[in-house]
Amino acid sequence: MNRDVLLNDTTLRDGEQAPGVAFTTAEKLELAEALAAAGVPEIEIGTPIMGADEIETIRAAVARRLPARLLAWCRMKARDLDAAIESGVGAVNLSLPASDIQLAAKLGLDRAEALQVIEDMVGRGAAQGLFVAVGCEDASRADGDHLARVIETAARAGASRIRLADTVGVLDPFSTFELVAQLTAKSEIDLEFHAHNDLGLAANTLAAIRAGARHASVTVLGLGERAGNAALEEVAAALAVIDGAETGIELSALPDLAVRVACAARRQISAIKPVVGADVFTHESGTHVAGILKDSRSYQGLDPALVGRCPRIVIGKHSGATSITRMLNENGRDLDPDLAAVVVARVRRKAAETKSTITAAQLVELYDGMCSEARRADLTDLGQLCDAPSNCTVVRAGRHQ
Ligand SMILES: CC(=O)SCCNC(=O)CCNC(=O)[C@H](O)C(C)(C)COP(=O)(O)OP(=O)(O)OC[C@H]1O[C@@H](n2cnc3c(N)ncnc32)[C@H](O)[C@@H]1OP(=O)(O)O
Ligand SMILES: O=C(O)CCC(=O)C(=O)O
Repeated sequence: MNRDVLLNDTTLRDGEQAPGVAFTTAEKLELAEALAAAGVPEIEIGTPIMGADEIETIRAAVARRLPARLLAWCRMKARDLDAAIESGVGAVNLSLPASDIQLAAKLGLDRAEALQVIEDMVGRGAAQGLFVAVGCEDASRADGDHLARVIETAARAGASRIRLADTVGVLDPFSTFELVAQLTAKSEIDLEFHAHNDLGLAANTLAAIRAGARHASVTVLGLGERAGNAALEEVAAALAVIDGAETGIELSALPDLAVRVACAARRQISAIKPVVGADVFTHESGTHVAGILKDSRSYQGLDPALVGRCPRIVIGKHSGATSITRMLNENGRDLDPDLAAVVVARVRRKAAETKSTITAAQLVELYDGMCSEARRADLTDLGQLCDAPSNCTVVRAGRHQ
């Protein structure tokens, strides 16, 4: 398949670095299979230097011969590379900080020494026949000229790709575009962008792609360090809907993938999580429902069917006559349009009192109750019911006062 953008899913590496998340081998294998089945072309499968268990898990994943490239994450250290080789992967991401802050704090290296490490370690990996990507940790806070030299050095030493990481999530869409556009113009090899969501801006990933990055790191549900990463489901859907870009991802597989990852990570999926959250295709507001019943596009920018979801209409505090009449009709009740306003008012009050939506059964009960109330009070129609609190008797506002 010809893909415009290649997504590298790192749920099993950066995703697992989220606090307290620990996938079992069985879960990692199941998730790797599900990711590959969903069309994810690359999976960052783990960090071999973590030890024998991780190496065994990676070996087991490699043995599955999934239709996806498996990469191992390594620091730029010979022993990390050796562990990756032991795990059997054919591709590694060799990572070294790019910013002066991290180079000094973590490694005590200056820029020239860092370039030497890159030359040595990339050369070593390439000589082993590995596909080598270079991870520039903290690229977003690095000096631009140094980054350009890193790319040049890595490419010369045999790297096939450079990952630009916004490790602490401080870029915005404009600075992302500028950084990636400048480096794309100078780079002979592909660039990948790796976002973090500390300021809620992991969607910078789209700016990076517009600026020329052909690869992007993502994780299911955005699971990852701190506030997480760019979410696979959001990036894949946005690329399809906004850019019409081909990623090879089967969008309808994303909700199931999200549930699997949430279960294995012991995390909840927020109801408002784009694409996969329980409520993101649910409509309550009267004007919205009246619009989408005529044309679903009026309030749906993302067609739920595209991602294997169904739209849902619920009744609540913001409902209008259209949706209430419709739900009553679906339940065998014929509401006179002239009486809708008073039913709407009662529904609104009940939803406000209960701070929740109102089920079809509750709506029918409420409506039937209003009808009986009207009959008991000998009203000719519901329109004569008062618009007072539900414990107020009809008599107070009715003609039998
Ligand atoms: C931004 C990111 O998410 S990058 C991904 C990082 N991933 C992780 O840290 C998760 C897995 N990590 C681990 O299991 C462990 O930290 C290990 C196995 C990598 C290392 O464990 P330890 O040997 O106990 O070292 P520790 O974690 O205390 O410190 C990290 C070491 O890595 C070194 N290091 C960090 N990044 C790099 C790098 N890119 N290249 C080379 N060395 C590095 C540090 O300088 C430090 O070295 P030191 O032990 O000589 O001081
Ligand atoms: O260097 C890399 O491969 C990126 C590591 C990472 O996860 C990050 O910097 O956020």
